[in-house]
Amino acid sequence: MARLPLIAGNWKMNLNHLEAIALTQKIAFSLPEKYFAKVEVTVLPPFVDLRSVQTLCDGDKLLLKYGAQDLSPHDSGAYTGDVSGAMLAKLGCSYVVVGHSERREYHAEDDDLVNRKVRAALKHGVTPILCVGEKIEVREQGEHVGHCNNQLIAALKGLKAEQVSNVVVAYEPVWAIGTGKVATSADAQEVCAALRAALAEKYGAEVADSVRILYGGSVKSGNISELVKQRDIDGALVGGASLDGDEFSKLCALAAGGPLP
Ligand SMILES: O=C(CO)COP(=O)(O)O
Repeated sequence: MARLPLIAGNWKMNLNHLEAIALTQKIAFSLPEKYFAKVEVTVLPPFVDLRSVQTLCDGDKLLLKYGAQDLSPHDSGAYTGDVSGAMLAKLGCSYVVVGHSERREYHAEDDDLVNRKVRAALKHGVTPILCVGEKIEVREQGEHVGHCNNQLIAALKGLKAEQVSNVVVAYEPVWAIGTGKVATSADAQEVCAALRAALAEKYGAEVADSVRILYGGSVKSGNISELVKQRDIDGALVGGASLDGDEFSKLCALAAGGPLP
């Protein structure tokens, strides 16, 4: 099955709402419409920027999508500081990142919470981009494949096969995030293929074939082409390089097979 590549720009805790408007405009107008037939592009700004980005995307009927970096596992109520899947859905968010290693590390998110967040996203019709990935010591012990597969299966616990089809998976080795140390495309392919095999074993080949698996970790315009050439890599979750409009547009155009805008 042909899977449409997805390039997702995770802005992390960068850019206020005015800067968000400027960057969104830059990306949308750098990438002519024809590219969007070959690659899906989403920005993932901080919560406070989302309303501005939504207004811009709706008003100008942009093909660019947008989403959030986290959500609450709850629907509503006394959860100070949290944002629900229903709120994100109402704002037209297509995607939400779940289980990013920075949230696992700095907010002590465990597999159970990640699973509840995946379910909350699906319940409200927002596609979760579920992140898995190993720390350097796990890779050095040669246990990266098993580690990532375990994170994947735990995060999907209790879901039906048809729900799993609506999940995007992102393999982000922790040692490659923000370090400039990109995994080789063969290393990335190894884990992405193993994740797809784990999905096939548990949910069947059809579901496994339909799920998009992204790579994330120091992706830029210089390495995207090699990564998306890999059989099981269907795009990228991009951090640093998504904050530069020219660089991100170039990266998206290359993922679409070019030419550069
Ligand atoms: O964490 C990432 C995306 O979610 C990757 O970040 P960098 O692209 O900055 O390495």
